Amino acid sequence: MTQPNPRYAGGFPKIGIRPIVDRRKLVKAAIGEMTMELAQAAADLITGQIRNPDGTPAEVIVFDTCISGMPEASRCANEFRREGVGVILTVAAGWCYPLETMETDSTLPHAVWGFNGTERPGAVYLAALHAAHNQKGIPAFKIYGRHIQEPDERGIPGDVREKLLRFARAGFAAALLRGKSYLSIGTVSMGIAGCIVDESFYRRYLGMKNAYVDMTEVTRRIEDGIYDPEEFGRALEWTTEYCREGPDPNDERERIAPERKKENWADSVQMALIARDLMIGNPKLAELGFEEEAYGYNAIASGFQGQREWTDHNPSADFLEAILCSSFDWNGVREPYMVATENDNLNAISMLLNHYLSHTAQIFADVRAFWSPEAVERVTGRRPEGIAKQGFLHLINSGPAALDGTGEQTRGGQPVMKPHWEIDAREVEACLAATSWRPTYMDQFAGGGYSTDFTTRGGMPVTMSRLNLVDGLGPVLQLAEGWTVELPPDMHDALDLRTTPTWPTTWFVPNLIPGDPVFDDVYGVMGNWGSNHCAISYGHIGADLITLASVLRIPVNMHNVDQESIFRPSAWSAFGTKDPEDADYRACAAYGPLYK
Ligand SMILES: C[C@H](O)[C@@H](O)[C@@H](O)C(=O)CO
Ligand SMILES: [Mn+2]
Repeated sequence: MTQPNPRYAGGFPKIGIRPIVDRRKLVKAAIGEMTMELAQAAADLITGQIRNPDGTPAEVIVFDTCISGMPEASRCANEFRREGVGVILTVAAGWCYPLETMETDSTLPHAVWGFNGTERPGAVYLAALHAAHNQKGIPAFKIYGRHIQEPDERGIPGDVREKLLRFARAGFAAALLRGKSYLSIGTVSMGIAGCIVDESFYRRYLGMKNAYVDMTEVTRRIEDGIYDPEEFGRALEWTTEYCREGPDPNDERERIAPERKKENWADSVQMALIARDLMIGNPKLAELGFEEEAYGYNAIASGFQGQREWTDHNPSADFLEAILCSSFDWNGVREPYMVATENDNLNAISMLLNHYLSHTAQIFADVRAFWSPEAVERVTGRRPEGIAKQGFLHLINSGPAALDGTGEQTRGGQPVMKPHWEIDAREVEACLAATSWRPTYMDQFAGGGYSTDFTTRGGMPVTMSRLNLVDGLGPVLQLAEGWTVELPPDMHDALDLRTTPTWPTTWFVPNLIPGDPVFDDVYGVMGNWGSNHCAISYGHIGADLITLASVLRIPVNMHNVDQESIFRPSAWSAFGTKDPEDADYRACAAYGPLYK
């Protein structure tokens, strides 16, 4: 089912592994082979667990010899650079010469695993190497197994495995960002500050570039037929079959005439093709004589302004946003795109960071309301029960809530959102069947178009996140792990119908932490959310997000992840161990952006 996608023309970064051993002849003879075997064991683990965005296994390179000093360290660095290595792991089982063997490219996420076997001073080397990294301002992740292992052991203990994979997922996500673009289609929407593109943030923290296209380019491409007509025909047929038009919420006199609705569907499909082509290019356009338009902008995330200059006159981009953000379309199952409505680029990046860690599609939503139990009782006559008994958040926005967010994919009978390579045709149809495409409200989207109306199934572990820019501080990341909930139908209707019920709703309950300044109360999450938007990923990925944020030198201002799961570079503990949050801020400030 998975279709090859032109968006991967540039290939993917690789993960490089550096075996390190003492060059003294007898020591090298004693543990050189063991070190290579440990490096290979780490490579096998990572290859089996870390995927490229297209679902293929990430490529891991083990340097062909043990690094014992500066010549091999330099040869390894040169080879890894040639191979496009974006993340490195150093493996050692004994002492070596930190200043001679260390990798000094501070832009490469780097972890060091010191085998904990006291026959050789592997842990001593690990500590000395970290001292060198910290003295030189090159933070690295330190992996040291809790329990002593026997020298003939090659298995990777559970605690080492967890840290190796957490580091690999986060480092690889950072590497996937590097050199790619964010594409703004249009400019600021409805006065939302999240639409302002801060190029310095993109270049210095993410290693990304920024591209801009006016929305009139979409009009030009529609009017001049600059899209693949064969694909358009298939897409429109698929859309007609699977995207079921729901009841028009407008008063009779305000409704768009049926023939114009038909045109709106065609426009909506063309907009989706064009937005995708603008993001990643399309070789078919060159075949059709549109060589320049075939290029695209190498964009791994984009935003469409929509409101109001487009939506007051043209069909809204809800279809474009919802279908591209989903893990499937008329071409079958494929990696979801990260497309923000209202051109909120900070939310697009929040979606992207989530996606590169979870590989699932994302739900873009307004953080619309906190419903206290008291308010629910006042409005519906009864209080919420179960995990919603202390209240819940209403997450809802027209547009880029992926249809995966219906929760119609299942694993072991439970609702989930899967990486696209696990989704089957039946699940695609179930997500589509659970979605009603409702004509837009004329008071907000006078140009027409179709919003997705669905309610996320309860019982899914999810993480809501948001990257904010704060003047005087810079980027900060916040997140809340929790669960989707389903409300009794009458309670759902009473609360949903007050809002914009033709939009996709997710009821969310954050995991609470009694006594926590924020997570003691659901209201605290709403009260401390830094923006109108959030990105919701499947899974409790908060610990991975925290590790990724530390790789990018972005402090985390709010989270509900247990302390034991938090994994940051070893240098962070030098900034204080009593208050990890304070240390995080000071370390990020001291090191500054990854790409300076
Ligand atoms: C800006 C939009 O017009 C509003 O409808 C509001 O729902 C938002 O989505 C704001 O983020
Ligand atoms: Mn919004």
